[in-house]
Amino acid sequence: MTSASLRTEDLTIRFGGHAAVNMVTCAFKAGELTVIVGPNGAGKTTYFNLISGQLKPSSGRIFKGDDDITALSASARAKSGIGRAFQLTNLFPQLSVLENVRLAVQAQHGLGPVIFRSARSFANLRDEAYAYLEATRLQAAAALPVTALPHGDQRKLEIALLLALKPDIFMFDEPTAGMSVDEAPVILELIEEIRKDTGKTILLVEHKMDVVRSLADRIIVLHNGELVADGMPDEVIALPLVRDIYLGMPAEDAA
Ligand SMILES: Nc1ncnc2c1ncn2[C@@H]1O[C@H](COP(=O)(O)OP(=O)(O)OP(=O)(O)O)[C@@H](O)[C@H]1O
Repeated sequence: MTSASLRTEDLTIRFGGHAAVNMVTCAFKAGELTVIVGPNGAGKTTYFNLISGQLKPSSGRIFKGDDDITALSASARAKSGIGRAFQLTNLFPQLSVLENVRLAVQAQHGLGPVIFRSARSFANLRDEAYAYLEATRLQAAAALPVTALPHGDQRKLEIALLLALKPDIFMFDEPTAGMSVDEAPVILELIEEIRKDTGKTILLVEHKMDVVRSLADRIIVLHNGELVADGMPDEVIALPLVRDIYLGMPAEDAA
């Protein structure tokens, strides 16, 4: 069997008596973009929190490649290459957008916040950081303090910081939520770019069916914490169960 880049085995978490994620066994391959869908409260975000290490499972295991990472902290998982959009609470609010990304690049290169650093290496770090701002179309905001960013730009910054981590597994939780119709395509194109790299694995939680259709190589469906469908987009979208689940969605999103 080819080794999956990420795998969960009987993954379960209970809050009180309620299993928010229930015995989810699923493997994700490099080069594949999997969209995770399901109605509100299905367990999608909780599944992400278990994979990225924000939550510890009640039972079950998580593997990255052949390594059991179930016991690793969230930061150890990030270092191992599991990248989830940074929480903006980790930022330095008084510093500019560019400086924040530069610090993330510096950390990724294994350089601490050292005061004395050659001008040349500093310029290299800044250039790399600026490239991530270009990729997310945030150049115009480079000099602004992060606290001054409107919501859409904050979401882009989360993704610029994720790029700085250079993960091999990318996790996006509704990356275009709250973005304007002008802003969302930039992020979707960027995800397309990442997907072209066959070494990368992408997991995407998404509600918008047009986005799901255009990006997914594969769709998995969570419902009441359980994995209820897994397959090619057309097959999964056609399943009566999935149509039932999505009946409550806005008309333009329904399959
Ligand atoms: N920390 C927690 N304590 C108690 N219950 C929780 C906790 N986190 C999640 N839950 C519950 O677990 C279930 C799954 O929630 P989750 O947020 O993962 O769903 P979701 O599929 O991401 O939904 P949405 O699409 O609305 O974001 C819900 O019933 C939720 O109330």
